[in-house]
Amino acid sequence: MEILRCEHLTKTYGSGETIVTALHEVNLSVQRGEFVAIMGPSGSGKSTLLHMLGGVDRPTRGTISIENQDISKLNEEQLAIFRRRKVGLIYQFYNLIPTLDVNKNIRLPLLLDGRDPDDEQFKEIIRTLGLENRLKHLPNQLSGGQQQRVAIARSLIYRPAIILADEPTGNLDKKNTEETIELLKLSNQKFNQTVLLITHDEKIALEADRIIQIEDGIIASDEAVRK
Ligand SMILES: Nc1ncnc2c1ncn2[C@@H]1O[C@H](COP(=O)(O)OP(=O)(O)OP(=O)(O)O)[C@@H](O)[C@H]1O
Repeated sequence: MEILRCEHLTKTYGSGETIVTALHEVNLSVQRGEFVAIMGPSGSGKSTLLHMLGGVDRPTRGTISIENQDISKLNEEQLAIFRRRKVGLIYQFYNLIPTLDVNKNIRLPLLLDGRDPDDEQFKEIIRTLGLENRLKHLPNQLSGGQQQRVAIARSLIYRPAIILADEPTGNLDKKNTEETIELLKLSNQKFNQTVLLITHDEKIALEADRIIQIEDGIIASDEAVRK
């Protein structure tokens, strides 16, 4: 089942002589449960693509549908709700709230929505991510790898349609990098979670089902990974 489709997706920044075309007429379709790696040189448009798909920024032209909802037509308020419910954004820096403990950080997206997490689901995610003994800790009492696991848990808790991860291991050592990628793979396999992951690391990209290469704002190649 198709979970994401974008057509003629174009993003320009600036105007006149300083105009930059970050994405040019990108067409893309992703099926539910796919794990897609996005690679490409610095400045090729990878983060711009993720920001458009996550409703963080708006395209200049083109359409984006997530679960058959055309997000280019949403107003600001609808877009904020879309971001909160449908996408899980994971960045290199974990963006946790420093004054809230792990438990509250993970529950925050649901609390903002006036919802409570399903107890069983919460426990399963905490167990899977190995955070049982860290729930009362503040983010600054955790290692980088643990903080990234909290950020992943915070995304998984509301079962987003898509996890969008922008170099989530860029700030981690080898061991924590491997663990974080394993956890994203596990959430992909265990919860059929669709994941789009930007990485510069070919070894990480080869863990995905499919690798998309972006160059100069276009999709230069899009290939399945042979396992
Ligand atoms: N807010 C902005 N204003 C103007 N230009 C921008 C803005 N954001 C990105 N760009 C430009 O758009 C192009 C694509 O940037 P983008 O951040 O998407 O690249 P990237 O592939 O993610 O790069 P990196 O691997 O270095 O993170 C670049 O030329 C960049 O300078």
